[in-house]
Amino acid sequence: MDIYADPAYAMATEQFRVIADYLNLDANIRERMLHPKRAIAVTLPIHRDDGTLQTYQGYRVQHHLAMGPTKGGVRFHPGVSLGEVAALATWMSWKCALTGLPYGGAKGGVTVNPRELSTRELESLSRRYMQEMIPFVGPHTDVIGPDMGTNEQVMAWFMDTYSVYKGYAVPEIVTGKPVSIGGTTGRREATGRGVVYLVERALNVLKMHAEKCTAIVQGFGNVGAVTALGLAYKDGMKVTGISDAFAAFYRADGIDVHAAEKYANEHGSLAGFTEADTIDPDELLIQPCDVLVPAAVEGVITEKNAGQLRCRILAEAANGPTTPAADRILFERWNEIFVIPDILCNAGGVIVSYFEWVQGLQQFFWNESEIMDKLFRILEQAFTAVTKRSREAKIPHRVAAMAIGVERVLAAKRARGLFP
Ligand SMILES: NC(=O)C1=CN([C@@H]2O[C@H](COP(=O)(O)OP(=O)(O)OC[C@H]3O[C@@H](n4cnc5c(N)ncnc54)[C@H](O)[C@@H]3O)[C@@H](O)[C@H]2O)C=CC1
Ligand SMILES: O=C(O)CCC(=O)C(=O)O
Repeated sequence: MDIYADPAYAMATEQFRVIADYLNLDANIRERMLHPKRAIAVTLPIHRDDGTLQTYQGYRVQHHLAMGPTKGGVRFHPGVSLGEVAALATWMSWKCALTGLPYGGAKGGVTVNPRELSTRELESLSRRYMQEMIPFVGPHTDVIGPDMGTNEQVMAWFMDTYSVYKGYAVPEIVTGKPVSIGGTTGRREATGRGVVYLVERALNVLKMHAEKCTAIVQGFGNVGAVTALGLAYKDGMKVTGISDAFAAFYRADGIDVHAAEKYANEHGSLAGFTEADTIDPDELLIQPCDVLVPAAVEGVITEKNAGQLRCRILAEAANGPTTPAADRILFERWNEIFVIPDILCNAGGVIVSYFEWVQGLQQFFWNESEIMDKLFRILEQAFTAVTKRSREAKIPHRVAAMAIGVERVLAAKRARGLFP
């Protein structure tokens, strides 16, 4: 489908083809399962601080509506395109189904570098995005959440804009919002904590000990920083590499991750951090380590570097970090590299978003230990299901994870009479 032409959508399509072949799906079913139900493209005009009018392009893609509302984050990034958003929405569908959440996948995005906007401009853009989406979203149709480049403040502006339109507070329209307006404890940290939990499970399977391990984390935002902190201070791992969009660092005897976090918070990025050596970002990914965590953008593990990775565990915290060509190389290296596929690895975020939505709908809130307990229970079930299927069917973890997700969506569509 040309409207989605984009490298990320090509990845989502190829990954689905592999699963559809494995599940022996009929050609008509393949078409209907893969292509998104709905795609919304909007133009977002805002007044810049200098008085000029600037327009941005915004998107929301709702992948399928068979199991309940759609769910997924909104990304603010200069690389956002309709095709990328469609790929991210598709991955959300398999992720929600794998973890048993009653959602189809969705994703939104605005093609913008949020760092180039003042706070007032960012607020105008966020509010305008939500205004344009009002006819298409709702607590029972499509529930918005955070993704790269958006945060609790943006979610609060979304919630306020929707609520002002309705005439009453509607916290359950978005997740990842501040606790003061109906957000849940633990959502900000949920994705990273989930990654740490799953790395611990993989170490356990491999009979490795965290305190003897090293880790490299690409991306130092919400997901990357929380993951690096957890691996270092909860598990006692030596974090030897970190990076963001501006700089990459390596230090064989371990980086002080707290100092890096403090530096990034004060300076807006890791650029200029002096407590480790700078390294070429591409080189960072192929340094020896026990755990490699891509936690930034799509397509960073490629045909070029997949054969050179020197990690024992690849924990895909980002969405779509591994291209299908790289996947084929990793399949051959399956006994060298334990892959925790993205739809499992980063599912902690949407799981706690689901808890936030449920709490909002019932106006009854849980404490942090209840949230974390429930989160780890769901992750445990998903991890066990994926590794069991992989072991029994002798298929890679990604194929097992996606197959479980695709089968559940298919079963829902069949039960509703959408397929023979
Ligand atoms: N925020 C969430 O709850 C969830 C996020 N994810 C995924 O995790 C990834 C990261 O998202 P967040 O941490 O929320 O975003 P964020 O906006 O908080 O941080 C992104 C980080 O990645 C860095 N980055 C961007 N391009 C990079 C590059 N080419 N090389 C190295 N670093 C780069 C940025 O400088 C920043 O440090 C994305 O793939 C996102 O879709 C997945 C599930 C949930
Ligand atoms: O919490 C949410 O709804 C967003 C999660 C998300 O965008 C993701 O898992 O990629």
